[in-house]
Amino acid sequence: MAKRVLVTGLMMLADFPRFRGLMAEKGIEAVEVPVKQFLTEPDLIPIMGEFDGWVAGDDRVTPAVLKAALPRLKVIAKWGTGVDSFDLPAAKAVGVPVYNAPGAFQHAVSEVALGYMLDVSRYLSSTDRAVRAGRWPKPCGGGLYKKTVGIVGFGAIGRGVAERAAGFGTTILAYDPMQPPAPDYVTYAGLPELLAQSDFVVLCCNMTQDNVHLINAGTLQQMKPGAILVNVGRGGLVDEPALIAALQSGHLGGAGLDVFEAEPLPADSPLRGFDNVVLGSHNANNQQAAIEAVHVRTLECLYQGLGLEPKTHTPVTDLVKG
Ligand SMILES: NC(=O)c1ccc[n+]([C@@H]2O[C@H](COP(=O)([O-])OP(=O)(O)OC[C@H]3O[C@@H](n4cnc5c(N)ncnc54)[C@H](O)[C@@H]3O)[C@@H](O)[C@H]2O)c1
Ligand SMILES: O=C(O)[C@H](O)COP(=O)(O)O
Repeated sequence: MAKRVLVTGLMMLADFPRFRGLMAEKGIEAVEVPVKQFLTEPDLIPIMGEFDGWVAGDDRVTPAVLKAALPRLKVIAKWGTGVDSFDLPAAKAVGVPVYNAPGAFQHAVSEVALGYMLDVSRYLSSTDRAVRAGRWPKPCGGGLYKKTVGIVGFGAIGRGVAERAAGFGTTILAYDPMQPPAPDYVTYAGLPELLAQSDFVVLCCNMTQDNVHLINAGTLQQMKPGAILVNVGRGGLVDEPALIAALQSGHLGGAGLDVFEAEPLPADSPLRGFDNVVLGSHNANNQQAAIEAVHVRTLECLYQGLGLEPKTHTPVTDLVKG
């Protein structure tokens, strides 16, 4: 009997006929669902029992969804890096391995982080808007040279930001409880010290239960007056009302945000109203080479989880303690 695989990962759905064809060559029937930002229990529970595998996006993988998927589901291949919307201990407990693509967006996302730093600190987008509107402004920006960059989360993306920022003549601080190996030009610091000294604070960490609203009214107050906040990690790292207040008061010099607490960013979000905020659409990962590599990796993980290829990748559920 052909194996059936549910595909909800948005990037794979965007090119679905191609992936349906590739999976068919492996004897897999790939099934798409109507495109939605992410799926929740009411979408998933009624259908989950019919699949051997799942190429998932940022869907809410809860114990109830996993229960509905058993006994048939053998593997979840998350398209991408972040698995914060998955209950990994629950998946491990029921024996469904979850694979992801760790570090796959190092270059793609760190390029965009530097883009936000340059844009906000040199008024590129706001000048573009002004010139299009018939004005000819001459804002004087701080730029990057001789500035201090504080990187919060020194994993793959954090390291990519450091490598690039170093080329702009910056001093680089990093905060990461795991303290991964770092180049000589990076100095680890505590979070308060990093916030107090940095002209740019760049959030590159994964989202966990412990770092929800890591950047809040209190930690924003610890940032240097005029500093710029960049978030390419996850929206939930930042308390948005507190960020909005810090922008309104002028305490922050600006922000570059690829990710938000609610995505797509609500039409009435006050963040849309600041000239010194550059907004993205959770698209920092969307760079051709990275996307193609993640397509390949995701299919490899899917095939390995279905027993169609020898195992070479380690499921992220294997890293869950207990
Ligand atoms: N904007 C995008 O398009 C995009 C694309 C890819 C990944 N991401 C997000 O970026 C995250 C990081 O990706 P990565 O490949 O660098 O992952 P990674 O696992 O290599 O690095 C994450 C690092 O963050 C650290 N960390 C966790 N909690 C922290 C905290 N409270 N303070 C400081 N550091 C903390 C971890 O110890 C780890 O070293 C992903 O988990 C994902 O959520 C966003
Ligand atoms: O975590 C990731 O890999 C990136 O944020 C983009 O992918 P996602 O939005 O599918 O998680």
